Amino acid sequence: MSETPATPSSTPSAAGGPGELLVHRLDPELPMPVRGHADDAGIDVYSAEDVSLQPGARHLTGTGLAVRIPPGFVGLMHPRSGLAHKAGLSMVNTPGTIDAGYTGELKVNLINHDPAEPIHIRRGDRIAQLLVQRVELWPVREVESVAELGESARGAKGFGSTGGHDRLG
Ligand SMILES: O=c1ccn([C@H]2C[C@H](O)[C@@H](COP(=O)(O)OP(=O)(O)OP(=O)(O)O)O2)c(=O)[nH]1
Ligand SMILES: [Mg+2]
Repeated sequence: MSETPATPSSTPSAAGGPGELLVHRLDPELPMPVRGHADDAGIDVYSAEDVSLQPGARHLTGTGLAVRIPPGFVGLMHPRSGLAHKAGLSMVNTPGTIDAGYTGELKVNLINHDPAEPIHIRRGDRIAQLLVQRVELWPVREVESVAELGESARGAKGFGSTGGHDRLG
């Protein structure tokens, strides 16, 4: 693995492009992923495996999908709110970052946040949703002092500086 910092570049032999998501089913017995409604942000993806998650357990789950995110875009794998609400299912790293050019299998690191009940996922269940968004690939430039970052109304204040949660400690 190279430790050289990456700089944005056009990807050699880039396939697809803005306006079209190329999808390959590594597991052709699963359906093509689709949006629940035409205007939905996320494309629902299926589990390629049966998975049982005990409370607190996690599992890197295959989707049987490979995609081509074009340069200047990112795939973001989000949990589904219905499963989160009903069962406590989420993802360890949410949203998962799918880099432009990553053509391996999309995986979802599922976690059971329910404190008591196991969750049983079946192959073919829709477990997460993939969004595609534009990203800025700005070069990174170091400055020598915080002052060079410029003034702002917030400045260094954070972590609850605007209040609203005193009752919670
Ligand atoms: O939920 C996820 C997150 C990532 N990936 C794949 C696509 C992504 O492009 C690659 C690397 O992800 P990330 O950059 O988040 O992980 P890393 O730990 O930094 O790995 P790397 O050193 O390969 O960048 O793993 C998934 O399939 N699902
Ligand atoms: Mg990475």
